[in-house]
Amino acid sequence: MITVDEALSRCFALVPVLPPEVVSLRHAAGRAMPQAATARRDQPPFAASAMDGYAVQGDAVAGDRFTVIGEAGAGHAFAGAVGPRQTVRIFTGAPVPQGATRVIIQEDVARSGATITVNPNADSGTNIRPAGQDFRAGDTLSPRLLRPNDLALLAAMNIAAVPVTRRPVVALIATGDELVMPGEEPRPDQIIASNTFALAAMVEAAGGEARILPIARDTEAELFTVLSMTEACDLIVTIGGASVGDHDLVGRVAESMGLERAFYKIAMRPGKPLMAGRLRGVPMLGLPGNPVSSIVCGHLFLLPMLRAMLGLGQTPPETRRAVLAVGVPANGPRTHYMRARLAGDRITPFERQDSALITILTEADALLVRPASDGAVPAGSEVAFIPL
Ligand SMILES: Nc1nc2c(c(=O)[nH]1)N[C@H]1C(S)=C(S)[C@@H](COP(=O)(O)OP(=O)(O)OC[C@H]3O[C@@H](n4cnc5c(N)ncnc54)[C@H](O)[C@@H]3O)O[C@H]1N2
Ligand code: MOO
Repeated sequence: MITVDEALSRCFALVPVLPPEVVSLRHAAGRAMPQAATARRDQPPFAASAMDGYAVQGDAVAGDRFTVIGEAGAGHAFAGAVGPRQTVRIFTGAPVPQGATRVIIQEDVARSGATITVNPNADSGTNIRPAGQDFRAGDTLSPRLLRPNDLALLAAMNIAAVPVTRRPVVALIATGDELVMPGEEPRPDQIIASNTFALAAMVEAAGGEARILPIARDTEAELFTVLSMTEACDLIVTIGGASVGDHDLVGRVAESMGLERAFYKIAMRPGKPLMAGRLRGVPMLGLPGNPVSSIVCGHLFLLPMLRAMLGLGQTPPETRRAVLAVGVPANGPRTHYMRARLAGDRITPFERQDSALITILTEADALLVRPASDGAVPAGSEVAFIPL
């Protein structure tokens, strides 16, 4: 059995970076931007008033009087300059007129005709946002999966269309005679296909397009048929049928179709029977069937492979550090990804770690990483975890 790191690097070797396409900002949410974007202007492009009030030059103390010589609004700059004892009525977002060094908020003055008088206890802030205080022309937004806030920044940078990576199309194939889709009437010896829905949602949240193919029954002919429906996909993901049982046919059928296997079985728990390779030119990941195993492998392998295909780099899942709230016993020869709960900086693994327990997985917000063959670790020790 190979290690998780070795398996991940073989997975990366299977996947190409997909080509870019340009989309309008309106359609860029959730898409992967593989190159940095460069601001085309400063923001704000001028020193701007942060408040509604009066723009003046120099210090102003209680009782000082200024003559109003004009007005500046957002989108309507005042053309002249402000001199000593002069002021311009100004509104939030307006360019600060030349000569002005401060905006006194309107609550801090008394106005009578064209004259304002500064009130006692007036606030002394400048209330001016310097030009470029947010970003400068030439500043960059680093490559990323674009989230709503990123779109606001790209828009402010005056970028109307963004090169993004084409969405990887991921075929998801559940296998097994025992499976029916949610809403169907299962026989007493059947269960509902569940993993598929978590994996499809993970793919889509990561910027891919998931295609749930028909469930493949446990016959070579049916697996062959469903696996043949994946030619236009960028990644084939099978679920189940990966282990050593008589009905675990995925490897056998894929091999008969020409699978070039990159590995089978890794030293991890859950997820030992994971398989990867290339089938008729398409990268393939064969996930174990147990719900928790498949979803944990989704976090550890499928999502990093998708990020790599999206041009966001070949990086393992992010790990963080927390303090063990309870001691854990020595680990076996496989890296164990224990479902765990975080509270502040403390982490507690669940007592029940059976890889069939979806209820525990929904309660978990972290995978506590127990290195292979690690000794017992007492409460209070610092440990690594992967956020879920
Ligand atoms: N003799 C051995 N038996 C098993 C071994 C082993 O090394 N020797 N490994 C065990 C481990 S670890 C795992 S994990 C499972 C993985 O087996 P498969 O990938 O072949 O998965 P299946 O047998 O098809 O299913 C396992 C389990 O999960 C349920 N399942 C399958 N697909 C779905 C789905 N889409 N949604 C919900 N549940 C699903 C299935 O009904 C089974 O209960 O093998 C162990 N056995
Ligand atoms: O490794 Mo299996 O994936 O434990 O349940």
